[in-house]
Amino acid sequence: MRIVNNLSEAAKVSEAWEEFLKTKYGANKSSKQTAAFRDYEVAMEEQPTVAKFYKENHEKQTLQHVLEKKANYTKLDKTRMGIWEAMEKLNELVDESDPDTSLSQIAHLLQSAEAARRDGQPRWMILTCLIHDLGKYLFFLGEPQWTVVGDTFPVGCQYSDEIVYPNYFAGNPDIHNIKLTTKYGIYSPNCGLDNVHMSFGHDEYLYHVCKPYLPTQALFIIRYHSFYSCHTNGAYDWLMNNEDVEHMKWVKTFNQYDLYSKADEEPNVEELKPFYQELIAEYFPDAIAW
Ligand SMILES: O[C@H]1[C@H](O)[C@@H](O)[C@H](O)[C@@H](O)[C@H]1O
Ligand SMILES: [Fe+2]
Ligand SMILES: [Fe+2]
Repeated sequence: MRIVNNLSEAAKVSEAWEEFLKTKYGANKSSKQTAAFRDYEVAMEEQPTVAKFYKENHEKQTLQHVLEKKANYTKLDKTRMGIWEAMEKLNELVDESDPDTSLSQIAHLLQSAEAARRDGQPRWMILTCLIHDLGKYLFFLGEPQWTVVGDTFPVGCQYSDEIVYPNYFAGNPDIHNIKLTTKYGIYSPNCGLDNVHMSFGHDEYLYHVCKPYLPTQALFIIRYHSFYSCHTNGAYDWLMNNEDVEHMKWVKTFNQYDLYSKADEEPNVEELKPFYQELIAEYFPDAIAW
């Protein structure tokens, strides 16, 4: 992978990303519809559990925490199970960080996949939608929600105001370490997201679980789909290299299905099962390491 070091290159990467953000994604959604999702101000009033979740998340996701969790969960020595089995487990999980759905996670996965399928997306994208949140299995391995779900952000450098509820970072001990609070912190401009430690959760975990089986774009989507401050609000563009900028476009496409399908009808799991089991079998063996 090429790392962009010189500053004029860095500026170009930044411009390309800005340019891209300006292009209209989801033109088929009216602004009224899109504004109804991810409204964390309304959530503050009406769903206090969401803000409570982010307070704990922002206070506890230190660099040290991230390094420890990564060391443990990248070992993939916890269990062996199939993709559909993991989906069924998530039937019992409702995500506390999400103001837009109170359905179980298996319903959310099928809604996302069905939205991509209706849109005529390639099979790898439909599959990515189907499995993207399976890293929430961490919850069943005993991890609390604050290090499983929610938006992710880089640790080890200045927090962006584009992250939801940025004020809660005031309670994170990392802010007292000068090395971790400058704009670039422990990173260098355009070092590439692969060299960045993101707050630990379902994205990073599932990325490692799926690494042997999926194409690059699918893995990138899985790993950064919760990095909203970057893919939706344009923050942290200085961390990306040219490749990341290109790949982020896939995340934007994916995001339409992940986010807006939450308003769709609840899917019929049994009816959809044969189609998706066949799709899963195209990429995954019966059981994989978690
Ligand atoms: O609350 C949601 C949920 O936890 C999603 O799985 C995650 O990808 C989003 O970033 C977050 O906003
Ligand atoms: Fe997610
Ligand atoms: Fe999701």
